[in-house]
Amino acid sequence: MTEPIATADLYDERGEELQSVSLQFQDLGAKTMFSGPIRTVSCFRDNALLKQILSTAGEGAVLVVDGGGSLESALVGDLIATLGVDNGWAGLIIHGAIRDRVVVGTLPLGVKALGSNPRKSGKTGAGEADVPVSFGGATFRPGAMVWCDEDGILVEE
Ligand SMILES: O=C([O-])CC(=O)C(=O)O
Repeated sequence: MTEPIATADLYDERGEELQSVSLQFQDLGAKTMFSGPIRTVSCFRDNALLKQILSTAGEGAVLVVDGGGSLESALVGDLIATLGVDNGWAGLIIHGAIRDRVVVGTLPLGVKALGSNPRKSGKTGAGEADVPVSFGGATFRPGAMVWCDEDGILVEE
């Protein structure tokens, strides 16, 4: 585990050595300051793969889900987010939408997402895991560190 540090303080220490995400995510979990090594999923309106990954031990990692920015359906709801809590994930960064935001807001998990939509996503398992994904001007590589708080998201190159 790394020491909790505010992203603004971390930026002051390390500056442009870190990538800073310009997209304005919402903080939808009860934990707003979270960090850890990156795991990734790339999927489009289908959440079976990310559900499968959150069912395995997270060991403090942050799952970065590139849903292509789609707000047409939710990639995570309270049940999937609870899997993340129960299996030791530090948090989720969803380039897409969630649902059940009232319950998700009570869970001890970092959850950054673009917004919410009550519509479910598909369950075919389409997508890729542990590949580099890019959005908001940053590239998230599996194994690199990410730091999140209310100010934003900093990512190791
Ligand atoms: O099953 C889904 O697609 C998402 C959901 O509602 C949950 O995680 O509770």
